[in-house]
Amino acid sequence: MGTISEKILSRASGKTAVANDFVMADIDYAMAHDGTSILAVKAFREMEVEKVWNTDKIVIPFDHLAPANSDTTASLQKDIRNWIHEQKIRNFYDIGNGICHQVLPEKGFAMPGKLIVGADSHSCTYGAFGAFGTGVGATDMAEIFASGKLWFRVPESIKITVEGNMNKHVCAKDLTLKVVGTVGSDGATYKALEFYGNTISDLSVSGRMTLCNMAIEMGAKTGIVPPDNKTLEYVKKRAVDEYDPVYADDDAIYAKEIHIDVEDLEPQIARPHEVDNVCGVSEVEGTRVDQVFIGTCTNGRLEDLEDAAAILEGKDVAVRTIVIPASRDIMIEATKNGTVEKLLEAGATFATPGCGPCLGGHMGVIGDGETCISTANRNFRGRMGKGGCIYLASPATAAASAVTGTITHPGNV
Ligand SMILES: CC(C)[C@H](C(=O)O)[C@@H](O)C(=O)O
Ligand code: SF4
Repeated sequence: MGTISEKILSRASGKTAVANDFVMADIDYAMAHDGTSILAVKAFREMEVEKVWNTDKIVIPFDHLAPANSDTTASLQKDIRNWIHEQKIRNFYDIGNGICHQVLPEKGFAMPGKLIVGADSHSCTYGAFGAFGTGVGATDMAEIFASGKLWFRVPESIKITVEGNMNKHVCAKDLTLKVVGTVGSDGATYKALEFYGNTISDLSVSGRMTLCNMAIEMGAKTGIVPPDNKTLEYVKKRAVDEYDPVYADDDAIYAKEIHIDVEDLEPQIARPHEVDNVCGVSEVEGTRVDQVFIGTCTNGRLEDLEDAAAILEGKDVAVRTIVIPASRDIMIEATKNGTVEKLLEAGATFATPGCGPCLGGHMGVIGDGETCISTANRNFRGRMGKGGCIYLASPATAAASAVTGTITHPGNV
């Protein structure tokens, strides 16, 4: 008897582990990006360990301030590049490759049954592939760099079942916001979420990534979709390693079970300044926006850009609209299939694949008193620029709002 998390952490620690046990686990893959590797490498150096534990299992994408936004950032990045080179770390993805949480799955590191730890809170995204993906702080990451191990308290799990067929213009992001609004931003603290139900099975791999990406916005340690044929189809072409899918036992014990029906759901939106301040788009329709941002590890994938292009094709944006594909591979696909052209012709501005203005670093930070509708995962006060307001929505709602300059239901343009 076991949940997916109990079974993955049992395998990784070599003993039968149940919720609330403390285990020392072997990490399958460890990720740090340009933002957090600086502190992780500093802590690693202070430990006076000569070599990292494994040069193949550490993955470092540069995505947060990439390309560098200042000479200070450039110097810090130079130091990390040198360290990566000295340590002979094989999996380094420099600027332009894309956001860590997109790059790891694309390059085959996110596999069912694996324990993947990232020095970034949205590392829960890998749960879309049936992995236990979770975020840790930079000093914990230094410990992993040195030993390949980390201790965990095995989380209790919450089973979330989502059922119903979604209406036209309603997508994975709307479902995700509905889940976050229902569970609440502290409703799953240190719990692992397991997602079931026909709506989850119907979601594409990309949609499942959107959902698992926001597990941390409910305080969860991770969010996992049991692997199925869609997962295996995605993973088998890319996997860098052998893997063994893990499923919960029928008698697995859950701390809670939650049912959500999305049959008549309308497009959802999270109002400033809390992720769980969720309502239907119709409640805030007409609110003026200064900027539209389509991208991030939540919604910068090919189908997200295609959803936006389907709305914007043949129209002109009424406000500045920034589009940032989550990875280079996505940008290539979106260029080949005409999506980039449609968005450019509508007046969108493209930037280098990466995090962009998501956390207020560069390439689209908003001004005091400005409002942005964004496809990201966080709308905390000041996240995209001091004093700004952020609404979180789907790519279709963001694109429809770009057409009118006000928050708009995608069915109304
Ligand atoms: C910079 C990094 C530590 C941070 C995170 O961990 O989530 C960022 O990616 C974010 O989304 O706020
Ligand atoms: S896109 Fe945003 S949420 Fe995702 S890793 Fe980058 S800063 Fe964090």
